[in-house]
Amino acid sequence: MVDIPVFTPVHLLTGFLGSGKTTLLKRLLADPALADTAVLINEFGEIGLDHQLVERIDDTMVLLQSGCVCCTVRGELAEALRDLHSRRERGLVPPFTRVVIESTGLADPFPVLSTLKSDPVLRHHFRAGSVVTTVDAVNGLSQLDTYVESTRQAAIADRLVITKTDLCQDKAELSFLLSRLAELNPDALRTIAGDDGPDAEILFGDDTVQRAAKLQSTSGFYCDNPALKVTADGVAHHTAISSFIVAVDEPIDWTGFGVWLTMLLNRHGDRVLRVKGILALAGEERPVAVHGVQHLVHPPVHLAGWPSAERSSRLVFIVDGLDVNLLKRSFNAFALAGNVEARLQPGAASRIRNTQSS
Ligand SMILES: Nc1nc2c(ncn2[C@@H]2O[C@H](COP(=O)(O)OP(=O)(O)OP(=O)(O)O)[C@@H](O)[C@H]2O)c(=O)[nH]1
Repeated sequence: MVDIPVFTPVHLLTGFLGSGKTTLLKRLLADPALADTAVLINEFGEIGLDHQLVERIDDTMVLLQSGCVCCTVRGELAEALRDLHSRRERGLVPPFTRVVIESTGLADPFPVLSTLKSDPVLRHHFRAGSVVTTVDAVNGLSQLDTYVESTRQAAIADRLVITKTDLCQDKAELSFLLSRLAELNPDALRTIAGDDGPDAEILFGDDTVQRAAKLQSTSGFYCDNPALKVTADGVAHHTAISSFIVAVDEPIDWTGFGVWLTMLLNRHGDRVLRVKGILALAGEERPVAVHGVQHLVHPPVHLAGWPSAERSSRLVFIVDGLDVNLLKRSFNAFALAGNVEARLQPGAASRIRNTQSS
């Protein structure tokens, strides 16, 4: 029999684009300690890949698809939580005892947390849990220097999880990143992501366990940075960030594609904040997920199956000030070589940019 808390904690998993939120979430959800967890994933709807990678699709897994959780989907977030609560009351979903929201990599955590407090229904049933922020050891320093979203995500964290340390050649840079995070948010627990950690209980568990961890750590947990909270309801997206989708109907040649993506990120990685997508490859039944983060191309992953009836390749690009036409020309050069035709559409992040003043 599960004891449902009077106020169900809502934990926020945030972190800049491609910093490893979904990877961490997938690992944590495999831990029996998090069995009673409802999960809300906010991502750019046109691709809808993260929930596939987490590999848990059930009634307590909800996708928020129409934009970014901190601005355009705040209403959708509140509604999803109210709906989960009501279905739990009626016994229509498993009796979850905590909620984890995975935000988009551009989300400002403050508005998400304030939604819980300001909504007249939610505030009687939910409370803010911990904010866990992933920070990429390879790209984290430059992201903190360049993007206010990244700084805000790190500054509000109760726990900072440093990812991709296995890829970080420069140990001096890693220790510089750790000191930078300690300056920015001295109260947060800082841990390294890996196969063995951090522990699910430490990140999203019972508060008493978290307090015990706080005592053991050299630093505390609860970030309270008033300078950052002043703008709690403002959404501070970097103005030049936009996104678009590349869609290709014909199967893609992997070798040509790999060369193109590697060359693109080598040359323009500073401005390609994230590329993520699902590819239909020539000669492959199963789709392949591809991930790039700035100059870094991650190894492709075969997925178990297609997320929907649509079998075309779709890639979302989130770019900072990169001319879309440049990318289009470059992709078309590749597409011609591979005898495929690419279509470009504006993506969700352009909508984020347009709503920042609303
Ligand atoms: N080597 C290595 N790769 C990692 C690690 N964490 C994540 N990755 C890879 O980084 C890429 C992006 O990871 P995701 O978990 O999708 O990142 P995300 O933060 O959810 O991305 P967005 O939702 O697009 O912002 C994937 O290819 C992961 O396999 C890590 O600790 N080490």
